[in-house]
Amino acid sequence: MLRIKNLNYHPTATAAPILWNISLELAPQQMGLVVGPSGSGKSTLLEILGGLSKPSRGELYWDNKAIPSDQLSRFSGLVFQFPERHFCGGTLLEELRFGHPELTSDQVSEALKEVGLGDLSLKTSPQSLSGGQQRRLALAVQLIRQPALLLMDEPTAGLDWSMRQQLTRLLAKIKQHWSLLVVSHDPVELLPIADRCWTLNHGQLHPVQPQDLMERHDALLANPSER
Ligand SMILES: Nc1ncnc2c1ncn2[C@@H]1O[C@H](COP(=O)(O)OP(=O)(O)OP(=O)(O)O)[C@@H](O)[C@H]1O
Repeated sequence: MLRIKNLNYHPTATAAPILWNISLELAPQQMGLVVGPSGSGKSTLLEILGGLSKPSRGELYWDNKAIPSDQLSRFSGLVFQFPERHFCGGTLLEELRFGHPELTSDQVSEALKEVGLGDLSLKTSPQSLSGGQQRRLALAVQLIRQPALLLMDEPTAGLDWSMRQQLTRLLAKIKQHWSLLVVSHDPVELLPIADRCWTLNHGQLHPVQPQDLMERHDALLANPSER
């Protein structure tokens, strides 16, 4: 169980905090979905949980044990928005072993199988994959490190409809084994598989029922001028 208590982020360069007293709980094998407009603080929240930024204040617990912020990068795996832009291996094997030369080919093959890329040769270039396959690879890169918490920033951004559906099905499968926290400004495909939902506006997090967000989305589609 992940528990975040009163997390604040207020860099010295800004007049007001970017994140205000964020508190949430997420059980194992659940997917939490944070929905908010551009600039609301979604990526900042994930960067803190991924150990890339230090919160100004607040506590994080996993199974009631406090996790110091300098240990977060080992505890959680962060899949960035447009992760394919960060690939640096010439082959799938290199990409998955990057920073972890101890991983065996069998472990790499297993990770690829878990994300539905088990049929590909380990010599395949990541750049030659389709957009949906590249997202799967980015997921495998994190899963192979066995993080307790998987963080995903706009996982379906830039994908076509069919790839968005495929990725959503994959996330539904992945959450059977992991705790998953996803942020998105356009969550329509993700809402049906979310167990917990929150809105984030100007750095303030509020719980909301996935069904309510779905209805709001339908209303916006019907009347885009309200957006
Ligand atoms: N270290 C920092 N110093 C100053 N401002 C920051 C810092 N980190 C984040 N911000 C600001 O905080 C706000 C929230 O940024 P963030 O990238 O988290 O939003 P977001 O919801 O992920 O937006 P998008 O969906 O467009 O990526 C932005 O206005 C950003 O410029």
